[in-house]
Amino acid sequence: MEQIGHACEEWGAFQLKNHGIPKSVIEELEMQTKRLFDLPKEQKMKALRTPDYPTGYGTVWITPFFQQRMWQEGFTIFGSSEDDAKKIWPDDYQTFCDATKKFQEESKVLIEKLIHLSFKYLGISEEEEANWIGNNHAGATQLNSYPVCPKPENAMGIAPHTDTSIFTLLNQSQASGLQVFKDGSGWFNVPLEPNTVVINTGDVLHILSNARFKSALHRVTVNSIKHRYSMVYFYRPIMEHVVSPLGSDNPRFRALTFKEYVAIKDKHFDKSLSIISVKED
Ligand SMILES: O=C(O)CCC(=O)C(=O)O
Ligand SMILES: [Fe+2]
Repeated sequence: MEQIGHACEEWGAFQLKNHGIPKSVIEELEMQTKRLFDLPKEQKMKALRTPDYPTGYGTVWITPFFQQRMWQEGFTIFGSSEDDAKKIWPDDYQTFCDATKKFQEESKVLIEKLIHLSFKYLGISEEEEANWIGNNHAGATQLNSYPVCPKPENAMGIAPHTDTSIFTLLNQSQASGLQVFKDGSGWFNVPLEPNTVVINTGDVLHILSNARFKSALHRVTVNSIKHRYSMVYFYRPIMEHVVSPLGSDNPRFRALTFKEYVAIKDKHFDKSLSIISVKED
């Protein structure tokens, strides 16, 4: 608990071994992720994401905030992946759906343990904790592919951003590339370690902790040798849930629904947390 709390305060991110997610669950999703992105473009485009339809194949959601295209393709899942997987593999979608479902279930269990420990560290009651887990949570899964890049020094896999989640769980596959920013020190590579997941805190936990926990600023670099993949799970509250600093006499953020926060983030991106900050007298 202490180590997790300190990591969230200092970095907003940490690597976790002995995390309890079976190796087979991660390996199976890794295989399905490669199977998906190795398909011809026309086949992936059958599940193209649109502004009105937020799941499926497409570029990362932060794309509109940057002038340069990112060296990345992605696949977004809210809840079940079945509808989108059927568009791509009408007769053969089941193995993909099973892999995403198992990954979501295991990630949820692990993140709920982390919520328990981090809330305890912050002195938040178990009664309050119950409001953030189980049926009050919504999961989103993001699969990312970063093809080999001939000029990696000129490209960015995913530009710097913070996640909108409570916690994010991330697996790097084939190559490292994830970097986390530490105030006063700069960008740090997150090494590729076997049987290890990366956890980072997102904006929601930053708000709940009244800014005690960092929301890790992170980005992805690409390379000229290996095609990199990542599999990411975002643990988020349901849209109607009110987000505000928990148990603090001196809240640094105003209360708002998660839905409202998502809308602010879609419009104002990296200014979002300062927009909901309460001005000090
Ligand atoms: O590919 C990665 O390592 C990070 C992906 C990421 O930051 C995201 O999907 O939000
Ligand atoms: Fe991210």
